[in-house]
Amino acid sequence: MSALSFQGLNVWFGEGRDRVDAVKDASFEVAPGESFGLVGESGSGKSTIMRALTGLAPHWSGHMSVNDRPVGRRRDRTFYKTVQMVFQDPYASLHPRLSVDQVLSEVLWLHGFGDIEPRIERLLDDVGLGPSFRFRYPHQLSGGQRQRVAIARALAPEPSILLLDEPTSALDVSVQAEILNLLADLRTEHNLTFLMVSHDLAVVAHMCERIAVMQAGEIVEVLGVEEMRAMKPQHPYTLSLLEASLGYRRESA
Ligand SMILES: Nc1ncnc2c1ncn2[C@@H]1O[C@H](COP(=O)(O)OP(=O)(O)OP(=O)(O)O)[C@@H](O)[C@H]1O
Repeated sequence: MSALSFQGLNVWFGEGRDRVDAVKDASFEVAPGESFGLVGESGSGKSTIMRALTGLAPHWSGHMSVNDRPVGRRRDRTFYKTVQMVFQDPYASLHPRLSVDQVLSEVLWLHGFGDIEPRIERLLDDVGLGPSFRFRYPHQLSGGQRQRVAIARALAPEPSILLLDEPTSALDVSVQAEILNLLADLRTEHNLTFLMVSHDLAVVAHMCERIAVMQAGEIVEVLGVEEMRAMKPQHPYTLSLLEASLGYRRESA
C-alpha cells in the first residue's frame, strides 16, 4: 500500500505558445507514515505537484492516488479529510477577520464534527498554543503562532497525510526550528505521512527519509537521506545542489 502515488504525472499551465510544462512525467510513491521531501531550484515544479494533487492546478495527466484510491477530476470530502495542506505564508493563509476560534470551528463544522469545543481546545494544545489564543485574531499573533494555527486548522479534519509547502521559509530563523520540531512530533503522535517541499536541504535532511530531486519539471533522482548525508547521490545535479547548500565550491577545470 502507498499513502501517495504519482505515476507519469504531467502538469501544465496555459495553452499553445503560452503553455508551461511545469511537471513532466513525474513518478514516485510515499509509504504510509513516511516523510518524503521534494527539493530543487526555484521553478522546478515542486509546489505544482502538490497543487495538482489538491486540485489547485487543474491541467494534468497521468495517475495520482491517495491510500491506493485514484484521484479523479473532482475531489470528494473524503479526499480533503485525508489530505490537508500547510502553506508557506501564514500571513496570507489566515483570514484577517476570523479569530482562531472561528477558523477552527468552521473547519470542524464543515467536516461534520459535533464536539467542536473540546476539539478546539485539543487542537490548540496539540500545536503548543494555550486556551488564551482561542479568541485572538491573526494580527494579534506572531508569525510562528500563526503557522501553529494554520497547522491546527490542517489537523482539524484528522487527516493522515499533510502536504507541507515550505512551511517555515516565511518565518523568522529563530522560530523555524520550533515549527519543524512541532511538525516532527505531530507526525509521530498522529501517525501522519508528510510530503514536504523545501529549497533548504538541511530542513529536508532533518525532516525526511527520502527525497525526490527536481530539475526543470522532471524528477532526476529519488534518494534516501543517508545517501544525501553521505554526499553520494547518483545524479550530478543533486551533487551540485548538495555542494551549493554546504557552501562547497566545485573543483572545476
Ligand atoms: N499559475 C501558473 N500559471 C503559469 N505558470 C505557472 C503557474 N504556477 C506555476 N507556474 C510555472 O510552473 C513552473 C513550476 O513552478 P512551481 O511553483 O511548481 O516551482 P517550485 O519548484 O515550487 O518553485 P519555488 O521553489 O520557487 O516555489 C514555473 O516555471 C512556474 O513559473
